[in-house]
Amino acid sequence: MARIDLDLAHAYRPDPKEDADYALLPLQMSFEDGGAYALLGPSGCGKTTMLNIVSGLLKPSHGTVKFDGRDVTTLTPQQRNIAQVFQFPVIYDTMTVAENLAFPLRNRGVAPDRIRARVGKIAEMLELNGQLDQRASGLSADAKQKISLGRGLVREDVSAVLFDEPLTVIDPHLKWQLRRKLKQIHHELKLTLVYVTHDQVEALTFADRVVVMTRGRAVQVGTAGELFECPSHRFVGHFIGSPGMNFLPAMLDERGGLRVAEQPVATGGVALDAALPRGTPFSLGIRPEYVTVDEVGEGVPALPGSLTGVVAQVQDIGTYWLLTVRTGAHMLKARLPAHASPPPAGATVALRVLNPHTCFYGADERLIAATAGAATAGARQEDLA
Ligand SMILES: Nc1ncnc2c1ncn2[C@@H]1O[C@H](COP(=O)(O)OP(=O)(O)OP(=O)(O)O)[C@@H](O)[C@H]1O
Repeated sequence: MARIDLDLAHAYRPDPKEDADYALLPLQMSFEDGGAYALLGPSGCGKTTMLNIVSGLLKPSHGTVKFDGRDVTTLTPQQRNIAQVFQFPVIYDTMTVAENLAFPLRNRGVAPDRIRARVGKIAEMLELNGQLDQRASGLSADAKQKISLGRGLVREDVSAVLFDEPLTVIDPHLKWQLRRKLKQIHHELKLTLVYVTHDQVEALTFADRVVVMTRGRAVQVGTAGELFECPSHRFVGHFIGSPGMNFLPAMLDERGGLRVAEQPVATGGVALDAALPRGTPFSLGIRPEYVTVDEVGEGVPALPGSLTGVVAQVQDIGTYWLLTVRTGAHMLKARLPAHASPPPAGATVALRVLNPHTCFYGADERLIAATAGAATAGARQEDLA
């Protein structure tokens, strides 16, 4: 297994001049030895480009790729010792399942008893052991893709195993099982894994760390918890979560008075973080899970840390209620637990948007370091309680 360091950019067109000319904007990133990573982002953000640069299928137009400190930029996938699993099964139909799994090992002259043991182990992990002697040609698309996964995982000496949307052809129920299986396999085999997907659930269940990408940029690398709690870029807040983070325009006046969504918001006398600009607009970000909704009567003064809004829609999603609340020209989503009694459409509500989970953003980037933000917000919460 290898640690992989990228210090590069890539443009498919010669002589790139502006950001839009790059499939990957300049980035420095490392995949730790034995880590499980997902590259997550919408179509066209550069995931496959990054994966192909790691594998050696594509040479970056600028910069270097290093495996364990060694420059491998010009080496082929074989020379880099990479295993790859693609969207669609790549197997030999005329061979049995066991022969297919053994193929990468036989190719490298591994001893027969070692091959038997390893094939047995991988087949067991992927629950293919009942089918080892069957010909691959008669199997379902799901089973064939499991064989492809097994072939990617069967060698112990690879630098990394790369997966490009490997569960696309898999039945949705089995998909869920296989994601969990891959995670277990990673814990057991300690391989360096890089997994491309546009599905956040897939990325967050499989990977220890997720690289969130948008428009050729890796905007945050983090655990599921970090991406949820402290999105360092607005895109991460928007892309991760269901629904994504709410963003509202905010501003602090010279005397520290806060306005959010064009309404004054009482901060309960607690100073907001010094990193917030005065007199310049910024955004307040709050996840629907962390908005507290209290029904209020006409003329009741606003609670500290809260905005006033009117419920526009109440949806029963089954495991939670989703409220859409209009506050001035803005819409805000709030998730309430299934056992809550949500206010009806048309009710006037106070929306608490200042709490330990509140984040603040400049144009796109988060304005407060995660720890500083949490500490400040923590103090604020006590004061507001
Ligand atoms: N061979 C190529 N020649 C020119 N442009 C390309 C080529 N391959 C990809 N691109 C462009 O580079 C950008 C990134 O593409 P890439 O395939 O890496 O994105 P992706 O995130 O993997 O998307 P998808 O999920 O649709 O596969 C896109 O704008 C795409 O059109």
